Amino acid sequence: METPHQEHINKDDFQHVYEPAEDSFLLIDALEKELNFLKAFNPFSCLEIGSGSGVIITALGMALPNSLYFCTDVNFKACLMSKSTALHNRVGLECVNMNLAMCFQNKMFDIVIFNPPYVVTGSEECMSNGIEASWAGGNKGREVIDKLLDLIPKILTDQGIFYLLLIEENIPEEVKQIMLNKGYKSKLIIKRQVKNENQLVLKFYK
Ligand SMILES: C[S@@+](CC[C@H](N)C(=O)[O-])C[C@H]1O[C@@H](n2cnc3c(N)ncnc32)[C@H](O)[C@@H]1O
Repeated sequence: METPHQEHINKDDFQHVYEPAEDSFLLIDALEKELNFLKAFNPFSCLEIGSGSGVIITALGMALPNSLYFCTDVNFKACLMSKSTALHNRVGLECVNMNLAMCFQNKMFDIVIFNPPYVVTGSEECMSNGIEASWAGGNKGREVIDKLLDLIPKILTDQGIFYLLLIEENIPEEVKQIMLNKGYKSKLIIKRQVKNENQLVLKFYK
């Protein structure tokens, strides 16, 4: 999958918005591995939660040009950057400054993607809507993740797929069990060690 151009972004803007890193590229690599499946699936609508710079949803939009693209972020500056990354790469994207996907209902999305704030921190740290929201995940690094897990059945179509990046500290087995209880199977798509972090991308589907 092609990496979106980002020359339009001023380096200083990454003081306020998450700069694409190994986790962002692992998710892009996971989608690349899934590309033949995704082309055959031909999703009508795709949503990235917490899009940051917009590099992931834009890469998907470049690879699958016939779908509709949406993203959300609690950080308003991230919304502006996501929109601009998509625009500069000729991808149509609607970005909403929103907590997770709280305002979406009615099983609207065939694909949902989340590279969450996954670092284990104190709970009080994950209340921000600034740059700290990029990493602060609270208890087990799961406080934001678990809220989204509860929303998935409300926003994902019945044939839809949810791709989620986790690290070992998030206890992926627990996440799989939570989703199994909601009726979703899971599959490991890709795993990589980055410094002292074991990152993985799981796919959830009915
Ligand atoms: C690890 S960064 C990932 C950014 C981008 N997707 C990437 O992979 O480069 C997590 C992103 O989630 C956003 N975020 C954190 N909590 C959120 C929430 N409750 N709702 C929406 N976005 C959130 C952050 O602002 C940040 O942009």
